[in-house]
Amino acid sequence: MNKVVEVNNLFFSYEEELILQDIDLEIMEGDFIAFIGPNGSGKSTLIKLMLGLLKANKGEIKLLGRSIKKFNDWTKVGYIAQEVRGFNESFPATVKEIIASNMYNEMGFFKILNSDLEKKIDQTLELVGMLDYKNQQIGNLSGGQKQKIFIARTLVTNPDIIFLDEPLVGVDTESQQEFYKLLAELNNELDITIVMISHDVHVISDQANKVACFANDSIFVHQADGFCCDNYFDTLSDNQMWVERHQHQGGENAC
Ligand SMILES: Nc1ncnc2c1ncn2[C@@H]1O[C@H](COP(=O)(O)OP(=O)(O)OP(=O)(O)O)[C@@H](O)[C@H]1O
Repeated sequence: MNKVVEVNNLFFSYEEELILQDIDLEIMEGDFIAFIGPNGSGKSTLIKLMLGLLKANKGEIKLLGRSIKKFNDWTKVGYIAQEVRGFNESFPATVKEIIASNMYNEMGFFKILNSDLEKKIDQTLELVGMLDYKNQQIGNLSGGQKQKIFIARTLVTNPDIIFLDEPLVGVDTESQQEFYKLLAELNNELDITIVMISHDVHVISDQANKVACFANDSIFVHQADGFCCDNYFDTLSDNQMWVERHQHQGGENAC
């Protein structure tokens, strides 16, 4: 099995504030890894480092076998940032236009969607169950529907890995379940590696095969199978712990 991400001896600070210290992490092809941990523990920062959006103070990151400093095959990498959920409601674009905006490389000199590319958009929308919404304005969709469109936008380039930064904040429970089902299909059937920041303990027990717990500038990687939430709860503040336990109560995989 190939390594999709390799992080070795990584240190990162924002000016004086040390955020990540001596991090080692391997993400293998086909993994579904959940990043969990308290607010401010460095989860988004590590994803941004893995995407080359931030530069490490020390250490090495390889993405798809290539140093992040030289990596350029961005069609193989999807990223759905937290900011997506704050997407401007009045942004004047249809679902089709949003997806096509990730296909410029394939459109050729005149930036025209030929019938093959149209077909690809349709197939991708079909895959996420949103074909009927192709000509709708993106601003008219619900939070969960928008997230599916952004997944589709990522999928048109056939990525090997998708990073998701807390994609479902503010999305209702039913849409969350549908979205997790979709991610599981992408992971199991298309073998897309998934890295997802989540505060939802259900994701960990039901979807992920690995869990990276962030605490005190470090991370601890567990197999999701034998993962005991109590280890995780130890890293949380009292208030957060209550919320997390409350969300988790009654779950089949509760510790
Ligand atoms: N651009 C920045 N400049 C300075 N400090 C930053 C910047 N971005 C984040 N930080 C700080 O770095 C720390 C880690 O932030 P990060 O967003 O990676 O945490 P997180 O674990 O993803 O948190 P959350 O769960 O709240 O999204 C926090 O203390 C945050 O305030």
